[in-house]
Amino acid sequence: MKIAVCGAAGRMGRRIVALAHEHPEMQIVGALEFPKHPALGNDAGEIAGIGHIAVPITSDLDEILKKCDVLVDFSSPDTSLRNIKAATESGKAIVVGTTGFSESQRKEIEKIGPTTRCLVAPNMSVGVNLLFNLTETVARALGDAYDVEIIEAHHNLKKDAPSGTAVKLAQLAAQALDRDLEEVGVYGRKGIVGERKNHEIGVMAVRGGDIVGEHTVMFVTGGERIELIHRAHSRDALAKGAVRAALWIYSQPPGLYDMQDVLGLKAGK
Ligand SMILES: NC(=O)C1=CN([C@@H]2O[C@H](COP(=O)(O)OP(=O)(O)OC[C@H]3O[C@@H](n4cnc5c(N)ncnc54)[C@H](O)[C@@H]3O)[C@@H](O)[C@H]2O)C=CC1
Ligand SMILES: O=C(O)C1=N[C@H](C(=O)O)C[C@H](O)C1
Repeated sequence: MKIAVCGAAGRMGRRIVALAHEHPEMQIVGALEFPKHPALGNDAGEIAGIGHIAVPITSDLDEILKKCDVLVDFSSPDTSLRNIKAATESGKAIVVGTTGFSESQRKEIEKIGPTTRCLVAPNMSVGVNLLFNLTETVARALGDAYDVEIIEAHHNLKKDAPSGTAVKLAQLAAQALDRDLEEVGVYGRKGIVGERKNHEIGVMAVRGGDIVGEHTVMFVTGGERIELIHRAHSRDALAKGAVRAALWIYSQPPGLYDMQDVLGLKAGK
């Protein structure tokens, strides 16, 4: 299977290049960066720290799409949306890990995504995808008697907040509790905010140093609390998921998928 990586010089892109290169069923045929990126023209393997692989980094999306079976994209929301449109037009499959989409971008993805083989997931790790299910289950079991608070922590170079994973955790808790996240979501607190309202779902973002990615879902009541915690020890937990998703989506019919489909974790499956 021939893959290309968009954001190839980025933190995730470099690990995906390295893991895909090792994979016996994969061949890297393209590496994309934005025009004027300092790594343009350099070898993607050299940039990933795995030595020369004869794949120069380019900004020519059309050329890349001609060569690859699946485009794996960890870049920025605008770029990923553009790439989903281009993959659709060229009939290629696409795996998107980018987070931070606006509501209107998300709606556009929901419209265009199903017309090609498109997988979009805010977190590609097995552990977090299980955490998604656990959060739904625990929220449903505990109901309104427990306050739900979500805390995420990431490195100081992350651009979006809260993390895509935290947003999804909050959506799943809200759904399980029959609440509208638009109404009950509270993102950080400051000043005289008053007592916590019963139905609030709090989402807090911590940024610092080189934290790869940590998510805690707290269910708190008088006298006790449950905490569901996931900590990514390295980006490879996430990059491995992206490589797995690329292999999986190649043989699927057109549709908009997420990582739960790949892992067989969708409810009822
Ligand atoms: N779904 C998941 O499991 C994960 C998702 N992410 C998300 O993936 C995205 C990237 O994360 P990182 O790799 O940490 O960021 P990064 O900033 O290290 O890498 C992004 C790369 O995309 C490149 N890029 C930006 N615009 C581009 C364009 N028009 N064409 C080609 N390349 C372009 C940048 O130059 C950069 O090299 C973020 O949205 C992050 O939240 C990060 C880790 C895991
Ligand atoms: O930017 C990151 O690094 C990460 N982003 C994802 C998110 O926003 O949920 C996933 C992971 O936690 C790392």
